[in-house]
Amino acid sequence: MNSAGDTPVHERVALQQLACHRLYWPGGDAVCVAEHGAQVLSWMAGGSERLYLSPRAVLDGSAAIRGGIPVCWPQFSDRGLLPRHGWVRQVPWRFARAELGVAEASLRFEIDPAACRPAGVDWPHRCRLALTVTLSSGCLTVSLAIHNEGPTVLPFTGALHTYLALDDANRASVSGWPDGGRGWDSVRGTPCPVLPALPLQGEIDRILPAASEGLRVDDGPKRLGVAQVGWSDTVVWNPGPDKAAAMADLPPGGERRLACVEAAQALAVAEVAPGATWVGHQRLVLA
Ligand SMILES: O=P(O)(O)OC[C@H]1O[C@@H](O)[C@H](O)[C@@H](O)[C@@H]1O
Repeated sequence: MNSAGDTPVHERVALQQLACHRLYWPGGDAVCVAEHGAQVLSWMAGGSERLYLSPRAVLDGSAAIRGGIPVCWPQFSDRGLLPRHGWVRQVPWRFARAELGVAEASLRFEIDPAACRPAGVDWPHRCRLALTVTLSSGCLTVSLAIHNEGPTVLPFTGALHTYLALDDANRASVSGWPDGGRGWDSVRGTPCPVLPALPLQGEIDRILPAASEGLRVDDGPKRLGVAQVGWSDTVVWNPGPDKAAAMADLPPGGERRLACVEAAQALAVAEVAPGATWVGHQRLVLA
């Protein structure tokens, strides 16, 4: 917890070859965000790290970073013709500003996705993205704003692809969905029932409806609340042991230390009208 009276600090730091921004209360909560992908890499709250960052993550700016909170946009996964999970997670964003309040502090990053799209990608849209990362005692909020500056409707899917750090995925679960409803099981490629609680053991890849009352992740005695606004879906992903073993940027057993609980726009394409701004956020709270 942050001591009353202390003011938050913003500093620029380097993590290997990545330019990063650290926001912290002396002796209290802290967040670290890379300019590459505007990706949150670390969130320290209540004395421990709450996000998983793979010890084998590529941290030289040449690839997507395995861990933290990648911003996947303008396409979720392989659900379209654009590069997998879009491209804004693979490029540097512009640091815009830090705001340091007494109880809350934030970092804002911006990008023009058309200007940094990969060669050969046909994407005829003009827009601005802003990612705001807000830290307060025991709480991290990541908010994506998409402003359509073009003359036509801007369609997108995407996700805040949050990697939560777990002590043991085999004993962890995520719960909070109302009973009933249908989701999509991407491992089997079939619809699946939405259960109130989902064990995080083994391979999981599900697109589930956003839970209006929020979700709770239980990891032994550790608990985290996960809420989202704006995004229509929640994706729960863990590669499981076989797929994890084939991933060069995960260490052996890494899949037991993580679970992705993503605020996503996956099944339905969202549309931003010309001149309009879409905003969606995910909030993580110590519970
Ligand atoms: O390896 P990537 O591109 O970061 O994707 C990781 C995973 O991201 C999840 O969001 C998808 O549901 C999975 O299907 C995918 O495997």
